[in-house]
Amino acid sequence: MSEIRFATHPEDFKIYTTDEIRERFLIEEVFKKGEITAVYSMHDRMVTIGVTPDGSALELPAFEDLTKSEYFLERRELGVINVGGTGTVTVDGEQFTLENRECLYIGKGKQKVSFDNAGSEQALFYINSSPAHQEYPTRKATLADANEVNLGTKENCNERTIYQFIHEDGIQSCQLVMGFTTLHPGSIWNTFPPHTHYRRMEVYFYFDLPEDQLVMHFMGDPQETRHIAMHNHQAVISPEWSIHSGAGTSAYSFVWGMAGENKAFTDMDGEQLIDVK
Ligand SMILES: O=C[C@H](O)[C@@H](O)CC(=O)C(=O)O
Ligand SMILES: [Zn+2]
Repeated sequence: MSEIRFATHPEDFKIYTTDEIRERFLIEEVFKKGEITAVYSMHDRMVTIGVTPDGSALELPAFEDLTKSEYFLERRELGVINVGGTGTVTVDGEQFTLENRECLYIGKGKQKVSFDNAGSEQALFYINSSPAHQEYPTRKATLADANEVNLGTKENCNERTIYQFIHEDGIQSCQLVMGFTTLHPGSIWNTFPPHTHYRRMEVYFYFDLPEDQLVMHFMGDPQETRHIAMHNHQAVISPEWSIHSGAGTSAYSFVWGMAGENKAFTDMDGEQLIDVK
């Protein structure tokens, strides 16, 4: 199953209803048992994919109707993070085992990519993919390989650890920057104070959020914010002009993936809380 989402102008966004905001930006069902789902966003042509193998390996299709390519990575690169049980990813015959919260980067030019479970627990492969014009080596990263950044304070309820996998000083890529963030117990605010980065769009994917809890995800121009109520295993597209931030009813984690004209993680326009509307 694949779907296309067109790009949105911030002025148009001002009059969107709750339903319109959800239709344009929310990816409600990333994981479908036995299936591969894909959403192609026209914001920097980022594709968000969920792979949920069930009994047999699933091979990544070209999504020919969207990519007009013979195989998915003909002009693309991807990052995959496993948010489920142990799984395997096979890239042109080479097999990689991904434990929970491990990452694999697969460069442009790899033709056959398949995913499977490797234990009794369901593997859940979350993927972001962006256009690529150069081949970079396929590389795996464990949690120990990630660059750890600790942000926030207990007093502000935003104590969290950022794990950077694919970034300027880590796994090399053309455009893709990817990792995940975990909120510490008792902390619920992510990416607050919020920021925008006109050079890159971003997708957030919430996981390890208890099924009956929710994250109020905030988006929009910093002076024109809206919210989307989000549940576990849902993703949200953040245009370059939008903040991307959330407050949960419990601690949670989220994968962030960015694409655009630079990979400078610190190239952000931060917003003062006093100015947010
Ligand atoms: O541009 C960077 C991204 O929005 C995230 O990496 C920020 C984040 O995970 C956080 O502050 O918790
Ligand atoms: Zn950001």
